[in-house]
Amino acid sequence: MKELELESFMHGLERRNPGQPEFHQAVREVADKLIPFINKNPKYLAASILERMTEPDRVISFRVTWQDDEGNVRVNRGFRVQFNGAIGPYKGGLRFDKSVTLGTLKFLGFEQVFKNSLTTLPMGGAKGGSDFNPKGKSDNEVMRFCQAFMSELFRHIGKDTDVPAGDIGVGAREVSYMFGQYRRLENQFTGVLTGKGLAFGGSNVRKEATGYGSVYFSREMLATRNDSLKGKTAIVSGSGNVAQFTAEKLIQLGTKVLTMSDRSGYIHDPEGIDESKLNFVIKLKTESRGSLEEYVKEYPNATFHKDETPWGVKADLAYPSATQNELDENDAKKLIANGCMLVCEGANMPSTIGAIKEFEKAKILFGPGKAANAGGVAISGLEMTQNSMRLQWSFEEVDEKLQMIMKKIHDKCVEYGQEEDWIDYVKGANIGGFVKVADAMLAYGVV
Ligand SMILES: NC(=O)C1=CN([C@@H]2O[C@H](COP(=O)(O)OP(=O)(O)OC[C@H]3O[C@@H](n4cnc5c(N)ncnc54)[C@H](O)[C@@H]3O)[C@@H](O)[C@H]2O)C=CC1
Ligand SMILES: O=C(O)CCC(=O)C(=O)O
Repeated sequence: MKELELESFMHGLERRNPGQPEFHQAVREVADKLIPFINKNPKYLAASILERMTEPDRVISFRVTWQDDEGNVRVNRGFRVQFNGAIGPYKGGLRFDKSVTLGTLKFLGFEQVFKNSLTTLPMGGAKGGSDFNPKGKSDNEVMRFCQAFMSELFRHIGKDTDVPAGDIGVGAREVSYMFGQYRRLENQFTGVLTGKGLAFGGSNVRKEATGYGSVYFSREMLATRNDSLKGKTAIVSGSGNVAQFTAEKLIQLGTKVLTMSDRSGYIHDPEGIDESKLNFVIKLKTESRGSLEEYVKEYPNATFHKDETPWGVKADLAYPSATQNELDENDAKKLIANGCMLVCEGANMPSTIGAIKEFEKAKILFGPGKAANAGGVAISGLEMTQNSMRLQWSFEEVDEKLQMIMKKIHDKCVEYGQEEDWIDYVKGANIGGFVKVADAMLAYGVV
């Protein structure tokens, strides 16, 4: 049987998916670690599992027509990429951002398949969204867009088929508008979206889960070197949902958070962002939706660095939690030169392949997003469970389950990623996520 070879596999994938560089990057990162494993396990090779897993089950593309406050008719493009449903209903967020293309959502859907498998819960992988830009839109415009988006999406989703949630540009407000529209169209109150409000089927801890989970994962990584979070300094990027609750948990566990960022630049607060300063950021981002520059007007000992990223700040730990490819090879070199011992990805694919190679060379602790940020979708899975049972667990109960799940994900990464003198978490997460999905596909035969 002919073995797989990375470059020729990638050549075929790039030829079949032109103009989708983020998708190529996500597949390359996985294939690099998986191909040697597949070549040693001919059952996967013979069934062309990697070729099948890199082709989405289904891609849905649709027009979204809505009216702005001036009465102009506006048109956006909506997508849902149902990537792989072998181990459960499709599950994954929706992104509303002007940068969204089919290639972005294919990279995110592909990552989601491995991530959801790692959670140990029965969820397939999907992602969706639109090139709609929520920036500067009124509440009413966002509502009309969400209703128009759901007016097509509703026919492709369902509690046992596909369960979307939030991502960049889609938070509690947008999920609520979409859930309201789904309920109106289908006349059904079911767990068809997660991240819902607590009053209408949401789960405790879903809002916090990605950020908290990322910190819990980093705690497990540090424990492998008999170390802990207490007394450390940290760089956090982003100031949205994931960054906010990464910072909150770090503060609670005794880490000094030095930075946060947004598209306009980053803030550096050498005294540390404490709970009350963080509450200022949360209000700024979720209510007035303003720029982080406002922070330095309120706290003048901090500095604002326009159009810059925070990776040059000296710190023990780094939590990239904004967006893909926000941390490149040069940034990685700066972090390492400054003595950074751990990088934990709250965002999806925030580190370029060049940056990951630097982390691997330096053998620092590096937690890839598909493992480290899986806490969000894990609690979404538990929201689905609670919806099916028609009950709601307490904050403490869900938080305890989240900690357990993050520990299990860490264990899985160690199982497949343990090398002689370090843990290759990228390899561990890729193989650990792959095996369950691949075995299910083998069991189904040729489908
Ligand atoms: N919300 C969730 O539960 C999960 C989110 N993620 C990932 O975490 C990351 C952040 O997502 P959320 O916090 O949910 O979104 P959000 O919309 O709440 O926040 C996004 C943050 O990233 C910043 N940002 C976005 N694009 C940027 C760019 N091009 N350059 C610089 N900064 C940029 C924004 O200013 C904002 O601070 C994304 O990569 C997302 O895919 C991963 C797992 C779950
Ligand atoms: O909660 C979910 O279903 C999706 C979370 C998500 O989009 C992600 O893990 O990237």
